Amino acid sequence: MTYTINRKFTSSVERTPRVLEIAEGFGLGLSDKEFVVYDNLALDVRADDVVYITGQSGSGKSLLLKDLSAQMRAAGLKVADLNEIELEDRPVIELVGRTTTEAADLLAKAGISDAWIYIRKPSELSDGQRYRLKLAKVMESGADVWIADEFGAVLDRVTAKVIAFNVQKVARAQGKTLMVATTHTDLKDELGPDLTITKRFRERVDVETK
Ligand SMILES: Nc1ncnc2c1ncn2[C@@H]1O[C@H](COP(=O)(O)OP(=O)(O)OP(=O)(O)O)[C@@H](O)[C@H]1O
Repeated sequence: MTYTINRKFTSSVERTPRVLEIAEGFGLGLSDKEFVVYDNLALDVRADDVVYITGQSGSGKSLLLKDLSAQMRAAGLKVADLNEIELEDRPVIELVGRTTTEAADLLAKAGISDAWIYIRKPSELSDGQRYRLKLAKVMESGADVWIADEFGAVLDRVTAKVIAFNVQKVARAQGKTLMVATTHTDLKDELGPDLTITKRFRERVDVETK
């Protein structure tokens, strides 16, 4: 399916005394300016694609992910957003899968294979451990599309790579669309993306297909 992304903002500045001082000092005009982030970007995303969105902070990765997921939801697809997963405060092993074995299998795919973590509750875990638990929940969500903004941001890079490799494998095996956004550009080998979107400044964007 082809999605078309358009996004621009009109920035109007609140003219406080300090703002006026800065504007005068640096010679900035204060008339309303249009700021284009996406100008008719057409993206073809298929059901089992892995989409890797990178770019510097503020370049527009989150906006792209948001617009894509909104359009996908509007098209009737079920979207699971890792950052929206809420965790019940019960032992980790109770939170995924229908059986203990299934739970351990899902957790292992998400990078948790420590029995000590299985018996703890989310409130007792580190951010990185909670992140991996949320990933396990996404993988069992049954959603058509899995999205993760700031993918792996709370993980060390070695773990982020292992997780990236595992999640793309599960997504592809299940025929799901996986879309991740991050400033890190080191996950290409692990994700093997069908679509790599590198957002640059203004409306500039590079799209590379496999
Ligand atoms: N509501 C808004 N009004 C005006 N500008 C906005 C608004 N939302 C986002 N922007 C601008 O759009 C640009 C892209 O924002 P976005 O959150 O997509 O960046 P990002 O690439 O995800 O950054 P980061 O890696 O820091 O999360 C930014 O420069 C931001 O200032």
